[in-house]
Amino acid sequence: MRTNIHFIVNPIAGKGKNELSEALLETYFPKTEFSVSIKKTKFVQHASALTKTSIEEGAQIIVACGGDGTINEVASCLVNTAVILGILPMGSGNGLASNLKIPKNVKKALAIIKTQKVIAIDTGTINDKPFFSNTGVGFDAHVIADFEESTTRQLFSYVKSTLRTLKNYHYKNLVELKYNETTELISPFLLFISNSNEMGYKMSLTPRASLQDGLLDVVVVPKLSNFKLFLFAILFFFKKHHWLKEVRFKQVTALEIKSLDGSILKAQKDGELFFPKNPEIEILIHPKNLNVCVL
Ligand SMILES: Nc1ncnc2c1ncn2[C@@H]1O[C@H](COP(=O)(O)OP(=O)(O)OP(=O)(O)O)[C@@H](O)[C@H]1O
Repeated sequence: MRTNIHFIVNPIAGKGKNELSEALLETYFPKTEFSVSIKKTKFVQHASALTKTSIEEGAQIIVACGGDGTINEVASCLVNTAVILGILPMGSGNGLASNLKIPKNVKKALAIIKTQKVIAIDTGTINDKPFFSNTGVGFDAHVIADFEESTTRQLFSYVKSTLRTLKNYHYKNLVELKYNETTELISPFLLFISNSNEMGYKMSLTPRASLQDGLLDVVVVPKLSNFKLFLFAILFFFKKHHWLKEVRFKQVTALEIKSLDGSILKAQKDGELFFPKNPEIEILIHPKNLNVCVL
């Protein structure tokens, strides 16, 4: 029987104008062995709808062609199923692809899918909504909120959003954190929860995170003075932010975050803005419930 592979292409991810030609795919997936289908997304959440249809059509491998946002939409439909996720990195940051060592070169990434070597990876949820790379309710969420106003989706836009957010950031949310039988109160600058060891562009707040250890890596940074903030930014760039004593790392299977003034916290998941429906947030890890094609 032929292997049924569906490619879901986000044309606006990364530099935009992403295309995938049938002719190129046929050189990797000959019609005698593979049945191949290409679908293009037309709007936000379309990748999710297309994936659901592909599952009904009997796809065995569904390839997310885009960045972490596209992977999120596709993979959210594949957790706890036998359908395998493939990745063609076409995004800006491509954090998850980079952690999985899937190259940006389309031909090399297609060759990986062709080998059909599969591993099971952990996935996370924030109030029952899946994430695969990372989520957060601090500074990162505010950067993403600013970034979503940008007209381009490249590194420069992230840098501009980060600088603008740094200038205007207010520490207004006092939150209660519960993890590993500990409870603490904090007004966080950063509350970043990661499944992956990379955020994109080779940057990482959690270099020790693993996609297969059954744990989420949490970075907690409290309110910082402007000088410490500057220091944090420089150290982060050189992956030395752990040198600051204010930067704390935790490994958890579950984390509860409660906004004490009852407000809804601004969050990001896999680089997309997300508003939890209530002031309590529950973040969980789900060990090895997603199959992914890897090198
Ligand atoms: N045709 C479209 N028009 C507008 N938005 C789209 C379209 N197709 C998909 N999207 C949305 O584009 C967003 C960005 O996608 P994605 O995250 O894959 O790219 P990226 O942000 O450039 O990469 P990365 O997350 O790796 O930095 C997603 O929220 C997705 O829903």
